[in-house]
Amino acid sequence: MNYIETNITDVFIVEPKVFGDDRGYFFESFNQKAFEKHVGKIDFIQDNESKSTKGVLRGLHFQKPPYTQSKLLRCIEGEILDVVVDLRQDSTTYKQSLSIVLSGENKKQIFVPKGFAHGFLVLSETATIAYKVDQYYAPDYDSGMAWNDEEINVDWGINADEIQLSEKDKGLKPLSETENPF
Ligand SMILES: Cc1cn([C@H]2C[C@H](O)[C@@H](COP(=O)(O)OP(=O)(O)O[C@H]3O[C@@H](C)C(=O)[C@@H](O)[C@H]3O)O2)c(=O)[nH]c1=O
Repeated sequence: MNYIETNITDVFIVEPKVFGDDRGYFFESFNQKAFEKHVGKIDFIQDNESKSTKGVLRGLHFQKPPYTQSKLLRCIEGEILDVVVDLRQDSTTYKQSLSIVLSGENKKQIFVPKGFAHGFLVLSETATIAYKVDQYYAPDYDSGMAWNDEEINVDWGINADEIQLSEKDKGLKPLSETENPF
């Protein structure tokens, strides 16, 4: 497993070692010892899976303290553009975003630390994603910011009229109008 640093501190791309043979393939999708060696101590306590159709954008989400979450996310089937935004106000990369294509083919994973807004856009007909989190879901502490915040200026590579949002996500505001607990 390769743990690749990114231009945003504490955000890692994980590339599993895939063993292919004539039956198919095998890979370790998570190994706590290797993870803690490269990234740091973690206690993932909930696993999530979601499936979405092309053009669905979920995000940009975060949970507020004391229920902030780190996430280790991968795309099992299909292809997504995954985006994280650094909300840590003391970070040198505050308000910077990072985008990466995750797919069932490339099997890459992204580690999203606490203090980030996170979202993704489905690029393929359908996409199934799976992620581990280190804090339980806390709906009262659920929050987020608008995917199309002009100040953050994420290039989603798609027109707004092709994007499908949840009612909740349609109501999200730009970061400047959002309480940032980080
Ligand atoms: C996230 C979550 C949702 N739910 C429920 C609440 C709701 O009825 C239904 C759908 O919830 P949402 O609309 O919030 O799901 P979704 O928009 O997929 O939310 C997720 O988006 C991605 C981008 C993230 O980063 C995640 O942390 C999470 O915020 O599932 C849980 O029971 N547990 C959970 O951990």
